[in-house]
Amino acid sequence: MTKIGVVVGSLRKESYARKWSVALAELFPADVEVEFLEIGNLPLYNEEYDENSPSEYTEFRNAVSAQDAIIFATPEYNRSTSGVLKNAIDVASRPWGQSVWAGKPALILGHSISNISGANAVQSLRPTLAFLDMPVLAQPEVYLANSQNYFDEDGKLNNEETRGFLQTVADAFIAHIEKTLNN
Ligand SMILES: Cc1cc2nc3c(=O)[nH]c(=O)nc-3n(C[C@H](O)[C@H](O)[C@H](O)COP(=O)(O)O)c2cc1C
Repeated sequence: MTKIGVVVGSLRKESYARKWSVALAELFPADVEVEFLEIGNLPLYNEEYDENSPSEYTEFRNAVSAQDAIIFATPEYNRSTSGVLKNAIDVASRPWGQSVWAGKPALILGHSISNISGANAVQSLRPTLAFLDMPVLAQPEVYLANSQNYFDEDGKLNNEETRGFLQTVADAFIAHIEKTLNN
């Protein structure tokens, strides 16, 4: 059983980042367990909390620690990733020397409701994940443009060509996880 944790960088109930993640999660093989790691309850990171961390921090760090691999699904906010996602990354990266991200293969899914497609958000995350020692899937890159056009009223993906692309992404990520963890 391979465990993949999904961190969604939007707290919106109707978030497209979440909808894209759900559509992708459905395409993994049966021996993959996908868990959404919620970040909306995490207090803003404060280094003083390293001494005596809030229970939300501990629970989130433990939840990340239990995963074999991580998907970061990010919207684009002002040509970068969202603050809530960066906060969650910072929380689980500390205390210094105890980051729970290290070594976990990662996938960055970027999206936006414009033609920009979250590309800047994805690029903003790359140096952070490199520093945190997370091998990020290089290809295919996942830039999803005009997200508002891809879901029906029930939140289901409405485009088979795009589902085919997401299947390619799912297959490549599984191969990336196996290669990374078996080396
Ligand atoms: C603070 C803020 C900044 C944004 N900046 C960008 C941006 O730089 N580029 C872009 O394409 N969309 C931008 N948007 C629009 C988002 O793509 C859109 O709100 C999207 O639906 C957010 O993702 P979500 O559906 O997962 O919540 C921004 C939205 C917000 C709220």
